[in-house]
Amino acid sequence: MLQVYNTLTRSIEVFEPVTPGRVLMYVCGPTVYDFSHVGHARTYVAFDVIKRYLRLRGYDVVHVQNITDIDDKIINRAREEGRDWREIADEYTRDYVDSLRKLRVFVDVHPRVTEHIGEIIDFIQKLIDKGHAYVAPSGSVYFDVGTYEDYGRLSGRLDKRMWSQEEFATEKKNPYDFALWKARKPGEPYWESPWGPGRPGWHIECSVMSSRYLGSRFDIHGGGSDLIFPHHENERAQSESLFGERPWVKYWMHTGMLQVGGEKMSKSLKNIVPLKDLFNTYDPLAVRLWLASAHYRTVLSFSDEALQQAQANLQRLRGAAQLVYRLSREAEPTGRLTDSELMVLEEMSRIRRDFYESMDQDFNASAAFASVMRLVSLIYSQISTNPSYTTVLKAYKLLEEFNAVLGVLDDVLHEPPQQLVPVDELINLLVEVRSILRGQRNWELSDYIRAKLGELGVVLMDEKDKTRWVLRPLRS
Ligand SMILES: Nc1ncnc2c1ncn2[C@@H]1O[C@H](COP(=O)(O)OP(=O)(O)OP(=O)(O)O)[C@@H](O)[C@H]1O
Ligand SMILES: [Zn+2]
Repeated sequence: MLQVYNTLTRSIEVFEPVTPGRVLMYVCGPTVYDFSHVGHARTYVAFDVIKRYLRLRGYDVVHVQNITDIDDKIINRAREEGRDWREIADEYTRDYVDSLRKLRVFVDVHPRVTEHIGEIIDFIQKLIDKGHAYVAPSGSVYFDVGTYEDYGRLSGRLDKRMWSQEEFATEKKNPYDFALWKARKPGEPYWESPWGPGRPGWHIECSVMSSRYLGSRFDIHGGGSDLIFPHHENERAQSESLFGERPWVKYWMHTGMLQVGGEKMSKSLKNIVPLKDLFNTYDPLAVRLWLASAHYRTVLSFSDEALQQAQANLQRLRGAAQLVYRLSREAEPTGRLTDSELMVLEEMSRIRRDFYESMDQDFNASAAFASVMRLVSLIYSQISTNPSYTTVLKAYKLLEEFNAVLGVLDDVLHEPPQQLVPVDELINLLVEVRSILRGQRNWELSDYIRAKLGELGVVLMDEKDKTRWVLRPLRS
């Protein structure tokens, strides 16, 4: 029985999605004004692990993770660098998507705020119509927190004095009301709206985009625990006020922060380790394994030791998987299993059961990983030293199951894909075309072919009347 910790109720609950067999999950993604960092990866990998485990358990999961591509911080960065805000957002969106791919986090929908402005305006208008929001003299629109009686429950801030918001405008009815729409300021990007030109506030986007892709009621809303207040509190107030359905979100799930030197790693605190730099030192799969083998709610400390340990674990795990893969292709069935084979099979069943029990207990990936490493030890100590068809196949099957969650063995456990075209012959053809070009004294194009092939690791050697080629290993 799968159980999850719900931030809203502060308790472990039995997991029962709104629609049996289907899990709809929304995770708050980045504001793209700087490079994606290890702190982000902590949250993205944690929810990827949760999603993968739910899929392993047979649920059909939809995972939406937004991109905030318009915000004060983006505008400020653009101003500082004298660049267009769109250019900043695009640059860091590419970095984010690239980092996710390297971490093997595959999100189903990546909605961007600027592509949902129409829906945001509609949502705000409906809140105004229902009396939950008001238009201020400047043309900004605010959510009237006093109209939502459950405000503060998610973050445990039941006292009004704990509700201060980042908007300090004097035109608000109450200091804790927050902006849904920000009236245009000179030099800032804007969109037309019924209340005049302006742009969306931060919180509204997630209510709007989650409902567009997941409907007005869904199962898991995730993000880092830094977002519980005010972001998620505000999202909840807006959505429940509009949809009138409670609960809007069935399970609120939050990751523990990744810290560096005892502080949250964050762009604002300027203590980030960008993933693109970290990947020069550590295999992205080692970074993934480090994060995927931690409980999602714990506070993690960034350190080289932790990553070196993950790198060592990765090597050991991949080594075991390679052994099992190779043995699985050679092992011959026998007519009788020995007692020790039966014991190894028993132990693997226990390991499998423990893995599922750990993950069922609020996705305890740390305990689950201990089971994975038990299997790895068993592979080195018993299965590979005394390979038998049945134990090897069972180990292979188990590694595949574990990898469905860990996601670091995809290439090791499977045949490399068949080449669709014969590469050698393609290279020969290019070399031949280049010889023809050289015969025509078209040095520019023939040098271009040589340079491009060189980038791919194909080195050409011109001899008197022919050109030979060799492969040079690509940069590791
Ligand atoms: N240090 C961290 N540990 C774990 N999760 C984090 C950390 N920093 C950000 N996140 C999470 O990553 C996602 C993207 O966050 P966001 O772009 O707001 O990052 P940020 O670095 O905190 O930015 P800022 O400093 O501008 O607030 C959110 O779900 C957020 O909760
Ligand atoms: Zn959000």
